[in-house]
Amino acid sequence: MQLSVIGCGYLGAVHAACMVSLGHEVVGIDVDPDKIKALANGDAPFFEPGLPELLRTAMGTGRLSFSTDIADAHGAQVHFVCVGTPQKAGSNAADLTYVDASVTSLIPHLRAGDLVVGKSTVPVGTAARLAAQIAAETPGAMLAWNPEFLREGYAVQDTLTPDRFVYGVPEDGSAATALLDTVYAQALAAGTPRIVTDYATAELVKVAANSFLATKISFINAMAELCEVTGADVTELADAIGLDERIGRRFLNAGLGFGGGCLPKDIRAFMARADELGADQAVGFLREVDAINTRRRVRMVDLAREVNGGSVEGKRIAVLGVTFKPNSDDVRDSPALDVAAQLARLGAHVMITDPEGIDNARRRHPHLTYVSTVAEATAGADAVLLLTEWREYRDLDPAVLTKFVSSRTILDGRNALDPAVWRAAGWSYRALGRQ
Ligand SMILES: NC(=O)C1=CN([C@@H]2O[C@H](COP(=O)(O)OP(=O)(O)OC[C@H]3O[C@@H](n4cnc5c(N)ncnc54)[C@H](O)[C@@H]3O)[C@@H](O)[C@H]2O)C=CC1
Ligand SMILES: O=C(O)[C@H]1O[C@H](OP(=O)(O)OP(=O)(O)OC[C@H]2O[C@@H](n3ccc(=O)[nH]c3=O)[C@H](O)[C@@H]2O)[C@H](O)[C@@H](O)[C@@H]1O
Repeated sequence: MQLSVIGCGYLGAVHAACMVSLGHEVVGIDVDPDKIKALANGDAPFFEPGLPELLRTAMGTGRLSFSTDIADAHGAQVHFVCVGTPQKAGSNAADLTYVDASVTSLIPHLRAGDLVVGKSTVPVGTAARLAAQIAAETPGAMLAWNPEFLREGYAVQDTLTPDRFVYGVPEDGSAATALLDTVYAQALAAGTPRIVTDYATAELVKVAANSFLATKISFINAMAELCEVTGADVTELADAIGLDERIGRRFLNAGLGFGGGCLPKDIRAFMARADELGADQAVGFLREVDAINTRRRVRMVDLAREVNGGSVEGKRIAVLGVTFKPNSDDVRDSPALDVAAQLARLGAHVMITDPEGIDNARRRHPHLTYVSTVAEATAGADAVLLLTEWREYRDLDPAVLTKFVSSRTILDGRNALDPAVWRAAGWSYRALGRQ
C-alpha cells in the first residue's frame, strides 16, 4: 500500500520506518528541512533504540522516501497525520496550529477514496471538525482517528506489536476500517485487539489512557510524601500494593514524577477541553495529579539544600541524567532538567551528564554546564543527584565514585539504587519516599 506520514518527529519517523518494514511504500513529509535531510540519508534525527537499524533497512528497500513538499503525498491512499500538539503558550490547552496547517496543506493533494488518519493526540471534537473540512473540500476523501500509544525508548516494538488498535471512524466507517485493517494486517493477524468506535471515543481513549498513567504515578508519589513524614518506605509499599493483580506494579515507581512531551501536556489539555465543554468537574482531580507531580521536583531541590546545610549556593552538584526518562534523548518537560535548572538558579555549580540528552538540554538551557562523563560530573561534588535512571547510573559502583567526590552524599531521585550498597560503602544515601 502507498502511505504518507506527515510530521516525522518521535512518532512519525518511527511510524514511517515501521510501515515500510510491514511491506508498505511510504513517503515521510516534514516542514523541518534538517530533519528531512537526516532521514533521507538514513540517519535518525533523535535517539530511539532500534530506529537507526530499521531506517537503514527501510531505505535499502527503496520503499521509503522523505520530502518537505506536501505535494509528494499525492498518490498515497492513506495519509497519517503525526504532527505535534504541544501545550499553548500561556494556557493549558493544546496548540492545534500544526494539525490544522498539515491537514489544510494536504487537502489539495487528496483524491476521492483517500483516507486521512489522525495519530496526533488531540482534544475531543477535533476529528469531527477536520472530517467536515475534508468532506467539504475533497468529497469522497475520508478521515479516521487512530491514536498512538507508543512509549519513547520502546517506540519500534510498540508500533509493530501494540497492545491494541483504536479506530475512530465516521458513521459509515466500513471503507476507512478496511483500509486501516490492510495497513495493520500483520499485527491484526497475530491477534492484536482492535476497537472500532466513533471519533469522540477514540480521541478520549488516548487522553484517558495518559491521564490514568499520570494518575497512577502521582498516586504513588503522594504515598511517597506520606512515607517521608512517617518513616515508611514507598518502594516496599509499591511492591506490596502492586502484588494485588487489580493494582499491578507497573507505573508505581515513585520519584521525581512524570515529564516528557506527552503526559504533562496531555492532562493539562484534557482539563482545558473539559472546561470548554462545561465538564471541568469530571477531570478536576487531574489538577491535583499535576500539583503532586510538580511538588516532587520542589522536594528534590529542598533535599539538595538540606544535605548541604540549608543552601546549595556555591556547592558543586553532580546531576546524573537529564532526559525525562532513560533510553530517550527527549528533554521536553524533563523533571531532571527542571531540578538542575532550579539548583543553578539557587547558586549551585551544577555539572550535568547524560548519555544521550546533552545536546537537547543545552539547546533549552545553554547557561548550564554539561560534561560527557560521570567522572567529570562528580569531580569535587558536594552531592550527587541521580535524576534519570539510565542503566549505567543504576550500575554505578560507589567505591569508584568515592574517588571523585568531595562528599559521599547521593540523592536518588528515581529510587533506582540499592541504599544498602551505598551505605555499606560509606555514603549518605537519601531518596524521595524512603529513608
Ligand atoms: N512522542 C511520543 O512518544 C508520542 C507522541 N504522540 C503524539 O504524537 C504527536 C507528535 O508527537 P512527537 O512526534 O513527539 O512530536 P515532534 O515534535 O517530535 O514531531 C512533530 C513533527 O511535526 C512536524 N510538523 C509540524 N508542522 C508540520 C506540517 N504542517 N507539516 C508537516 N510536518 C509538520 C515538526 O517539524 C516535527 O518534526 C503529538 O500529538 C503527541 O502527543 C502520541 C504517542 C506517542
Ligand atoms: O502519549 C504519549 O506520547 C505516550 O506517553 C507515555 O509514554 P512516554 O511519554 O514515552 O513515557 P512513559 O514511559 O509513560 O514515562 C513518562 C514519565 O513518567 C515517569 N514515570 C513512569 C513510570 C513510573 O512508574 N514512574 C514515573 O515517574 C517517567 O520517568 C517519565 O518521566 C505513555 O506511556 C505512552 O503510552 C503514550 O503513547
